[in-house]
Amino acid sequence: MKTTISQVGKYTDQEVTIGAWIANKRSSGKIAFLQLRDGTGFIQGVVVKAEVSEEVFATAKSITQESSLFVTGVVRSDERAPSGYELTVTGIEVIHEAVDYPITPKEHGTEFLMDNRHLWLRSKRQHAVMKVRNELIRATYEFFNENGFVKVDPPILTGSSAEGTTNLFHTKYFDEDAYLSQSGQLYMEAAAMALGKVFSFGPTFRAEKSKTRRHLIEFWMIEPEMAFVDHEENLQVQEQYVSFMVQSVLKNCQLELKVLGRDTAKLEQVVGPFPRITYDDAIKFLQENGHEIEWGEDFGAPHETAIAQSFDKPVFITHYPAAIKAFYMKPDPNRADVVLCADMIAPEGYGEIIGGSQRIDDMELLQERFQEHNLSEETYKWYLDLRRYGSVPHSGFGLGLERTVAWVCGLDHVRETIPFPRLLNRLYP
Ligand SMILES: NC(=O)C[C@H]([NH3+])C(=O)NS(=O)(=O)OC[C@H]1O[C@@H](n2cnc3c(N)ncnc32)[C@H](O)[C@@H]1O
Ligand SMILES: [Mg+2]
Repeated sequence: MKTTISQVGKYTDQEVTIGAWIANKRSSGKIAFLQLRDGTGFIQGVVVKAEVSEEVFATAKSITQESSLFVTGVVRSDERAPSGYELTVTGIEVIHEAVDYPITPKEHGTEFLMDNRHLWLRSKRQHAVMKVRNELIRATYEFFNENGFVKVDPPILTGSSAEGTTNLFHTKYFDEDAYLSQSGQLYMEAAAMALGKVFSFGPTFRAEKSKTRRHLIEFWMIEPEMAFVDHEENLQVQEQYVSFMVQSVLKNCQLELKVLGRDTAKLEQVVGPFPRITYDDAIKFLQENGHEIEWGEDFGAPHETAIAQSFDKPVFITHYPAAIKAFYMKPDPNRADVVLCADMIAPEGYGEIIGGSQRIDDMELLQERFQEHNLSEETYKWYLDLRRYGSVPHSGFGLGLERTVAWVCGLDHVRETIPFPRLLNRLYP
């Protein structure tokens, strides 16, 4: 019976054949232990010299790390095994011998691992991270489909910028100048006027010369947009979504969280509602706790970490000064110098995972903003049309997938959260 490691539980005490690679192995004169992986999971294959042919035992002793093989054996229940099963090997057919596989089972430096990211992905730890990433994506689609949102795909090649013109990736579109998308938001606003509640999920690009553990050059963002939804309702959708994702990972990725050594008690706290603190109160809190910061300044990572330390779940920081936020954000009707926005700050020092706001829905005010931000009305004529023809209050947000993966997995750096990270000075592999 041919099967996969994730399915062996269906064949307890039966002989199966699995296509696999050797992740690691150890042996003595009488027994060999093969750590097998096949992409769906990991299982130990036990080769007992007295129970197999000389050829099979000789192969088990000599086979090298990351060689590929078909392994046949009897599935045994074993509560000591992480997967709950072990394989008593009866046959081995080598497919391809891997000679001098570079990532040997010892500590390796970060740059070495990054240069070998195409192989490092095979490790148990990276496998666990990619499975959690997958679950966050799966839960995203479940949450938004269950809540009446329509998936809409904004363009990657675009002629406009949503998040300022200082970190655009320029490219040519035949004879025209174009940019790689920083955010699909503006297009999602157009989609929301057509479909009510929409969400996107795709790559976005920021030519930021930031070499930090939170910044990627190419990262994936989920960008919901909702017509007839105001600032507070926007926050409620965000906390429901993030809570749903985290609880889905707790439900479906216990094995992976164990591999990562993640303290799941901290994730169990992540249920709505989330606390809210205004920018004003956050500034007061920071000043009272020794931080040199003045009203009007943006928060850096240390500030976000200090604020989040007062909470055991994500916290919204709301109502930032208009002057340090994007042109499209709607001013607070009661205070023109702050806007109806919020950043969601993850606990445990993981920082901002969501940026969102209610959008300006007034034509004249948006035109004023274009003037203030030196944005060409011609380029954004289509965006202004959304305020010209049946404008409505609307809100949305962008969740950074990789920063969310880092937080949920408890990882120090976003480089482990994406299959092939694009960082400052890293375009290989
Ligand atoms: N539809 C919207 O309202 C989204 C809005 N236009 C937007 O792009 N907001 S954001 O710039 O805060 O980015 C949103 C999130 O995108 C993530 N982000 C933002 N920049 C990065 C970089 N460089 N690397 C990794 N992740 C990043 C981070 O979690 C931010 O909170
Ligand atoms: Mg932001």
